[in-house]
Amino acid sequence: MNRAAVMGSGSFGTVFAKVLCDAGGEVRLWGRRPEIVKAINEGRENADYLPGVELPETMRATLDPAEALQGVDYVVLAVPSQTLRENLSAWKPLLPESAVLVSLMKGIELGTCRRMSEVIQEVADVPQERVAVISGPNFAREIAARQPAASVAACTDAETARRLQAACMTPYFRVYTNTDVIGCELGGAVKNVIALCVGIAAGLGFGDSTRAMLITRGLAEIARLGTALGADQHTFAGLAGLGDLVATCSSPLSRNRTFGENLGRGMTLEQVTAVTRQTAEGVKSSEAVLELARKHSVEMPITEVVAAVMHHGMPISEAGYLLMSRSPKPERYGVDE
Ligand SMILES: NC(=O)C1=CN([C@@H]2O[C@H](COP(=O)(O)OP(=O)(O)OC[C@H]3O[C@@H](n4cnc5c(N)ncnc54)[C@H](O)[C@@H]3O)[C@@H](O)[C@H]2O)C=CC1
Ligand SMILES: O=C(CO)COP(=O)(O)O
Repeated sequence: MNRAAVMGSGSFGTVFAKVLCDAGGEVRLWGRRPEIVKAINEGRENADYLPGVELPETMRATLDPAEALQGVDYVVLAVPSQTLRENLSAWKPLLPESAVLVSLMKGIELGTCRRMSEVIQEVADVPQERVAVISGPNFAREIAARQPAASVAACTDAETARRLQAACMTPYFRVYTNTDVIGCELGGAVKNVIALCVGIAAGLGFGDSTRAMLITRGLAEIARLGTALGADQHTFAGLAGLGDLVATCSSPLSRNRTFGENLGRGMTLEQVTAVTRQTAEGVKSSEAVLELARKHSVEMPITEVVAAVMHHGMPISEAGYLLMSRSPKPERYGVDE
């Protein structure tokens, strides 16, 4: 039986812990709020993040990272991307020597422009073969309801990816493997930025034609950045690319899309931030993605306007004008562009 620690008891951390239990694992879930840990252990529910979802007996929540991490095969990281470095630094002395570290996070670190697997490798000081990523179109509430869904387990070491696949495959959660960690992580992080833009467009009252344009051109810019960073272009046609992009840009469950929609409807950035209780990774990551693009001389027009709206006070009317008044171009996709 696999033993796993899931570090972070927000919506996706809790759901992925449930998936691991349903796949036959024994799981300890670390949380930082005593009332959530108590409610999971005594009431088998994380009412704050997943009301009404019964959590398995094989999941035990704890406030103590040492108790969570002791003797596990997998350390699954599910905290906000911008706090990972600080969290993992504190947990480093407690990490079991041969455990595989798994990222569920879909963000890029501000300041360093590092992907989450890079932050993990650097902070935990482990080789890349011991770092894996789970990424795909997976809304916490839908997976919690055991709706059929799929995801990707990515690791540069194919055998590690295959073992992780086996550890989290269930009758309702189908997992594929990929050795393209860069592509899977970029797909997950940049789709949040595109979803912010799609949300703004929806809030302004624009329909499916606008959404399809942003999804398609968004995918082109994700693929351009990805290939410049060494990803395999094919990854972006998969679950961690197009799959997650379409899901996030289409669903009212997406925090990023909803954040954008509230802006499009006329709320200020401060008002939207105040009503957004959960992590909308694209807001902060947009700036880091843009910096990464500039470092590699990659054009990312949608990311550029999203970062300008989120971080530099650009009005959304100006963002729309800038996107639509770009110079005429032939349509190309990805590496040839
Ligand atoms: N919710 C979803 O459907 C999916 C989310 N993800 C990704 O998983 C990651 C986590 O997302 P969620 O669990 O949904 O977010 P969430 O907002 O529901 O939960 C975040 C968790 O991190 C904790 N946290 C906040 N600040 C912290 C800090 N300074 N130190 C330690 N813990 C802190 C919160 O207490 C909470 O338990 C994100 O990167 C997200 O993009 C990936 C796939 C699906
Ligand atoms: O990553 C997700 C779905 O795959 C969740 O998206 P949001 O963070 O926008 O809610």
